[in-house]
Amino acid sequence: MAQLNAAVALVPAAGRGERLGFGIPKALVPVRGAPLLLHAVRGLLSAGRVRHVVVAAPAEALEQVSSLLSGLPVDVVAGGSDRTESVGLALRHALAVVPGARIALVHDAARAFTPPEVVARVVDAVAAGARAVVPVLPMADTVKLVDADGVVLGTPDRAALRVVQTPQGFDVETLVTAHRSGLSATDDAGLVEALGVPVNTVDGHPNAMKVTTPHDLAVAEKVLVEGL
Ligand SMILES: Nc1ccn([C@@H]2O[C@H](COP(=O)(O)OP(=O)(O)OP(=O)(O)O)[C@@H](O)[C@H]2O)c(=O)n1
Ligand SMILES: C[C@](O)(CO)[C@H](O)COP(=O)(O)O
Repeated sequence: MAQLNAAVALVPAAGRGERLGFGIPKALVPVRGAPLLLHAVRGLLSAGRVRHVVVAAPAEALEQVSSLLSGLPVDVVAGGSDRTESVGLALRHALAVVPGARIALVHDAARAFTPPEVVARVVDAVAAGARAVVPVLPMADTVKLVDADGVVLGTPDRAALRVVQTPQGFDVETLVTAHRSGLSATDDAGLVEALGVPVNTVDGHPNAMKVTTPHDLAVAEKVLVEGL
């Protein structure tokens, strides 16, 4: 693996999975015999661009997650109260264990079936000089802006909208600065945007969908793991 393109990957996996409703952390929900987190980590490593992974796991499942990932180049730390905090904790650990890393990926455990080519596109774009890169897809639906009562305020131009996926890629300094801001955001690129740093896009993939609801899990069971 070319050192220049070797990234460290941070995997926030400490969410509760309330919307999935399994009663266990979503990262541990099995799809065809393997937990989502294992699918996600295997996918990252199979791209040939990631040298080390740091997983932020639910505090009460640290041992279970460590045992699940044993034998892989993975460290497991306790996650935080929201996604931003979980990524920050994983990032702090990564800086200590992989001090020379130049490229960091942040990848949801819930996007467990992201094709390796998406991982490669993101890492390669950062290696080529971008400070922040997100994989995106065009919007298939018309989107409405609504007020608190659900009344439509407007219709943004769909041509300028994108659905954003993970892994998101950063040069390490940019990600560290973004997380030091103390802000919270639904994705890491949002923190970088707040710094005024440009965020580039590459093509995402439908299989990089986030497993959020029981419907998503059914899609993953039926469609996404075929061929794995
Ligand atoms: N405190 C948190 C919350 C979320 N995540 C992670 O962030 C990713 C995206 O979050 P989401 O898919 O919304 O997961 P949950 O927070 O588990 O979902 P829900 O809101 O349904 O509980 C997931 O991999 C999740 O494990 C995390 O590491 N730490
Ligand atoms: C990071 C993310 O997956 C990009 O689409 C998304 O923002 C996570 O959002 P969530 O509400 O925490 O699932």
